[in-house]
Amino acid sequence: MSGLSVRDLRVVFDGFVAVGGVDLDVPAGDVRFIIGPNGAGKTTLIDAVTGLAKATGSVTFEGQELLGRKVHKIARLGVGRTFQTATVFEELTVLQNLDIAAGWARGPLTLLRTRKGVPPEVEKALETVRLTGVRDKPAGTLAHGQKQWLEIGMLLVQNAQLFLLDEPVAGMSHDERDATGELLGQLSKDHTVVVIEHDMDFLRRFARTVTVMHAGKILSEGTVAQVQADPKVQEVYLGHPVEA
Ligand SMILES: Nc1ncnc2c1ncn2[C@@H]1O[C@H](COP(=O)(O)OP(=O)(O)OP(=O)(O)O)[C@@H](O)[C@H]1O
Repeated sequence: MSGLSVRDLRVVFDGFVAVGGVDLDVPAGDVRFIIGPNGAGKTTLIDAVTGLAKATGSVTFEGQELLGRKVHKIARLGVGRTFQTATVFEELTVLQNLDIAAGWARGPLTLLRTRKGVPPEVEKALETVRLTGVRDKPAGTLAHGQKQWLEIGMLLVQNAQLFLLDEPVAGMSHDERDATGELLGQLSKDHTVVVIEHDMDFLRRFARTVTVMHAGKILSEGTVAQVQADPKVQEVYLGHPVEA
């Protein structure tokens, strides 16, 4: 497994450079946090990787070029993504949401039929995202954190290998954050995880490596301790380097 590799990535909106020549390597099994002030280009970077924003340069995952491919083709190559607001079918149960993601439900009638058992991969995803106990509840009745986990479960049954998570813990309770952090660690055993986050406490506890973006470029990269000690990062966040 070779992970995610981005070379000279550029995204320009009507002359405005949102991502201005980014090189990024996320090795397989990493839990990489991408941070940076508002407007730094973090979401646009992920949009480019997933085919939602037109970009130039190169993005490969497991050696396959992603740029220029359609969104669904990129998803089929194992790239999964969540958004700041969970996109689950609220009226359908947790299990039905997973069925749809896995491609088993071919239409409304399939969903109404009595189930003859749960496929092992769905069972495993339910366990991983801690939703086994609520599998027959409508997704709309889930707690905020559980909806985010259901989205992650949907990516798991789609066989995503790379998880790109956009602010997964925004609005979560303390306990939900802890559970999500543990989930990221568990996912990284056999997946690559990239998280966009503003929550510094969550980052300090669960990031393995950090990339800091600013004004469409990479400002700093390393462990949490390394980027925190970088005067360039302190300048952007505090307006001045931290006194020794
Ligand atoms: N579709 C678009 N058209 C024009 N400009 C855009 C578009 N999408 C993003 N931008 C601009 O590109 C820049 C980067 O936006 P982006 O959302 O990637 O930043 P971000 O780092 O994710 O910020 P935040 O932390 O606030 O989510 C911003 O100045 C934004 O206004």
